Amino acid sequence: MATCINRRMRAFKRWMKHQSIQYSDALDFIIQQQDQQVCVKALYNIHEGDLIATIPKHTCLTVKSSAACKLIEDFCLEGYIALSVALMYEKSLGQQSPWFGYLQLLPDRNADVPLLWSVDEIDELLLGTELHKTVKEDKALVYEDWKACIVPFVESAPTPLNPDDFDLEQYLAAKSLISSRSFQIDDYYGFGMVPLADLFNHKTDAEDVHFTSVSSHSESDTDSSENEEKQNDDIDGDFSADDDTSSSATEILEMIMVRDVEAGTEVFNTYGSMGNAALLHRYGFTEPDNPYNIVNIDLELVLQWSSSIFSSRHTRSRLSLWKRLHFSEFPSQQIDYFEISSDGEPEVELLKLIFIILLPEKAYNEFDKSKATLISNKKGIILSEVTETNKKLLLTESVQDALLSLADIRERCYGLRSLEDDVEALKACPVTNTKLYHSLVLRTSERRILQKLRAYASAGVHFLKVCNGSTLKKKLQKR
Ligand SMILES: C[S@@+](CC[C@H](N)C(=O)[O-])C[C@H]1O[C@@H](n2cnc3c(N)ncnc32)[C@H](O)[C@@H]1O
Repeated sequence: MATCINRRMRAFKRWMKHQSIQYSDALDFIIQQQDQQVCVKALYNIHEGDLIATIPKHTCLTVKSSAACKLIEDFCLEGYIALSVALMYEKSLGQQSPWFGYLQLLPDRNADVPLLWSVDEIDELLLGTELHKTVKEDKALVYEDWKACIVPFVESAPTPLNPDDFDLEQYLAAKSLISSRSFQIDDYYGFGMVPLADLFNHKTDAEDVHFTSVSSHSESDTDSSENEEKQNDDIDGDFSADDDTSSSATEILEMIMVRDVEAGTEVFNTYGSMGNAALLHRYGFTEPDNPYNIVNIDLELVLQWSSSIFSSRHTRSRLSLWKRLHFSEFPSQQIDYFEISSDGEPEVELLKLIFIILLPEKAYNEFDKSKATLISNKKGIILSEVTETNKKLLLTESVQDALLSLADIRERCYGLRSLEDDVEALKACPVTNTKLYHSLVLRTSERRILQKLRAYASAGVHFLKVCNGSTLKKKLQKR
């Protein structure tokens, strides 16, 4: 098996040479024995600013560059569906495809992407996580897209296509590869598969290399500030768009080091600033201690909690008051869930909703009668002036209790296993058991955020005591 992938890697290198894809001889493409995954390592020291690879844009597998371009455009396919068809088409050509040397190195599919998991695996491994509902919806949508777009495309193609090359399995496989290996290239090519660039693994906020899109005819015109802007555009792993949107054989993608890397260490790219749910969803892996993790509390859960204490009439009227206030500030922003950040901070809108639900009847009625956009209670809080920075003002004792209850309700979504059970299971799980391992990392990272939410709520009460006591007293004494 190892010999086979080594042979495929050699064929890929020959293909790159033939395509004028150039790379530094400091790069070593390592095939990991345990999972046959490729990673890129430095053979010797590489320095910040070094140009380590150039990739002509036409060598990227995109809708525009594929032989199926006209068919796809005539059939008005767009986005992911269009690129999936281009990929399935090129695969179906076998050795006749100009990308054969590239495609033969790729795995058939990325089986770690949850879209490819069975429904039982999704229900068991993702229960309660941010991905559970999303992935189930994805699965249904993919089937609908395939039936509504791919099947008629194959049936109506002027030159006969083999339906087996475009069946549901092939479509799912193509989708998993595109989701985990495609990049935005530019306005002309759109997004597509970028050979060589897609061999680099991801590291959050600690990448070693950046991609830049350049046109050789505009290179000398580009001043340093533009270059800086391009680099910034590239931080999220996308190739920056060129000014020139026409296709040109001289257009290339460059990979430039943004930090020194010592010989023997891996060279990382970044796919963007994403939490573990987004990483697992799109790429099929997670990272320990990812600072972009979040957990959401659905509006539905907040209403459930409210209805367990108050009448449904009370819940409905408070919800509509919160909505009125919210839409007066953000007319087009629909909220279906509230984000809890990685350090356990709830977004201000959640605190406002809880605060309004808990508002004593008198304060609520006064507000409603006046139809004003401001609201005050005996502490003199003006709701429309509460923002992310001063949101702790809303942490009354009852709001704190509500947050603790909501953390418990959200926690129950994970089923019977406790966080401690998950932590133990994770310790015992080998990384090579990828689905279980990454789902456990996701579960534990989300549940730790709920723990922090509880700590935040309790610290909020301390904050209020300080405000109402010593700090406030000091302020009054100063007057
Ligand atoms: C663009 S490819 C990177 C090259 C890939 N390792 C290969 O064998 O071709 C993206 C895939 O690599 C893997 N990957 C990338 N970064 C990773 C990381 N930090 N941890 C685990 N797997 C990673 C995931 O399977 C992901 O879907």
